[in-house]
Amino acid sequence: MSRKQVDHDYNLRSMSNLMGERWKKVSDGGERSLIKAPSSASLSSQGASAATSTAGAPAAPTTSTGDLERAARKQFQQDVTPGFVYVLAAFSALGGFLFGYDTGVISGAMLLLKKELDLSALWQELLISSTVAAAALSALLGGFLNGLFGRRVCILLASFFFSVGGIVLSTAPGKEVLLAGRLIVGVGLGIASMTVPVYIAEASPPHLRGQLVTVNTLFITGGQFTASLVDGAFSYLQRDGWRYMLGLSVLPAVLQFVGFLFLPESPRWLIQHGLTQKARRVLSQIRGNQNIDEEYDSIKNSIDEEDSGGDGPVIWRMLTYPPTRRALLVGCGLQMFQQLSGINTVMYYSATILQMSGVRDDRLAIWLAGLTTLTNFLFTLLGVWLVERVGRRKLTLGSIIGTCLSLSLLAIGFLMSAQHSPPVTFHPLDPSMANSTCSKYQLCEPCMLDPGCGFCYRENSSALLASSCVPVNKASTEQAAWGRCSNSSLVRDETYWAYNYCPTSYSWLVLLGLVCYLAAFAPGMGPMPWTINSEIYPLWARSTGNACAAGVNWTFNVLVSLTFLHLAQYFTYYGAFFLYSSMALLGFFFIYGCLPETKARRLEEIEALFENQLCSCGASDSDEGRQVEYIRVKGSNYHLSDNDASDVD
Ligand SMILES: O[C@H]1[C@H](O)[C@@H](O)[C@H](O)[C@@H](O)[C@H]1O
Repeated sequence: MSRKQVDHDYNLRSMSNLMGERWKKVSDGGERSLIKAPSSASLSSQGASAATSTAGAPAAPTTSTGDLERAARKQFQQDVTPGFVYVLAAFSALGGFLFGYDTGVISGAMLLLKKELDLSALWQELLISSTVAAAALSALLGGFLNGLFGRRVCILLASFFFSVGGIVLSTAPGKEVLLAGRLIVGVGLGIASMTVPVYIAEASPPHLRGQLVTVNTLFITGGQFTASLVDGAFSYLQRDGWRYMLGLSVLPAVLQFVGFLFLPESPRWLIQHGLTQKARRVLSQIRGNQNIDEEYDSIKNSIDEEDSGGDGPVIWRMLTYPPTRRALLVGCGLQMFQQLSGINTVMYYSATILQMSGVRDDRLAIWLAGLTTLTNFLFTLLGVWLVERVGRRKLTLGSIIGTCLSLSLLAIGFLMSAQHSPPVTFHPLDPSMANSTCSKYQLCEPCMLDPGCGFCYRENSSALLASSCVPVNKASTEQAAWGRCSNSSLVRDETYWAYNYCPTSYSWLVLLGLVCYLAAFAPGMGPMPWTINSEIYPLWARSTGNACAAGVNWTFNVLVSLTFLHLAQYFTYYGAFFLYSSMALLGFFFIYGCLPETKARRLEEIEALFENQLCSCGASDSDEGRQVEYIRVKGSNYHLSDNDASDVD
């Protein structure tokens, strides 16, 4: 045993004598922990009962001397986190980065692609949504692959798909190959999105788990931000700029692939598959000088219990066993409400929203759209900071209330703009004499909502002159089919073409709504569905549970983003945003009633939180201040024998 370990034992031993604490040994499970409540205040009232319900065994009563307790906790936390866990989390989260990059980069690439390859609207839609649809299917398949081959192989597989997809995209001779590349990337996305959070959660120590899994979403939003910068930079390269945009994803993909050749498999998966020696080696690698026996035993015990749990496909067993059925409902519900809150509509249409606020230059709008992704990224960082401080439940609840209110603000902004919509004052004659519906509109609002029309106007010191509603050019929505706002027109000075938006003086309200929305959504509703899903299922159901939840996320992602324009057409923009806001309100009630707090619990304990009837979690709020810490008694490692009880006094 090393000198450091001996000192560490000695310190804890003398502290325990001083504090009058008792070591606890659970004889059958071999658990060697000191279970105690975190603060002296909570100790007197809650400590004993908290420890009882969390560990499933009665805890020793503890008296506390604050300083010693703090010192013990500090030492415990320093010891508990070897740098290797961070390296492992960072390499895994590259999967999140690619998720964000590949979904984000396409909007900028599309601006160039549609001109260079002369893409029809159908092909544009195909190239955008094929990836998300492929991700939805492969996320579901990923559950099966995860159980069979392990998390590490699945992450390797995902980075392989990302690399091949990136190469195919950047070298594509035409739109058909582009579609194939987007499908390949989608397969990688689905597998990565369900595997990475599980892998990080299984490798992290409980007190850091929330933070490290949330880092994955930070990488997603970081990927989206990087994509918008790359889009901005390469938009100056009119020929082949899209090849660089789409191809650059190969770099992080290859980095992740090479990194994962050297990173270990999740110890939980190894134990589940009987590879116990290997699992012990990995556990000792990721726990540094901690005693891994306790963790090993508790994983092993929960697997043994689960093995006697029945036959049939995992999804069937999940649905017929009430705690996992409830966990699955909560996990999928969270992912559904994340997407129904309209995040991807806001991300996708931020350029339009910016145009409404008066930004007319396309390139400037692309750069400013980067500000949206930056805001999303920065506020996700706030989430990483908050998750272990306020807990998952409070963070998600606070976030969804803010999301609901700011969606209403956005909707009010759109409503005000619609109510003060500029009138059509000029009716030019269609040179082809075709009977277009555009000439019937008297206001900009209905004209803008008709996908076949756009608003052409002149602006003179903030007053609108000679405004007309004319058909859009079928080949490019950036100009009118004919007249002053068409490409062939010579008079474009101070004459503007607004497609999909109306000039308005209420744009500040919309912008304010947008910023508030991202500030509220990004710390909680963005990352928490992923984080919570990675921890609420028992090991036997974890891959399948995460696969279903990720599948639900991608399915609602494609549903919401594909229906937005139709929704706006039938219900107007403000109608669409009021609808998202009411979805967020529904989500609030769902989360309030059904989501228990999982902070600081060990993965093996979380199943017990779903034993009560679904949607009775609001009642367990009183548990939230409680925190149970496990202090390892000795810094021994896997090379000690399994039944080495000598390290417990
Ligand atoms: O958690 C992420 C994140 O919030 C992203 O910004 C969003 O684009 C994804 O759809 C979502 O799953």
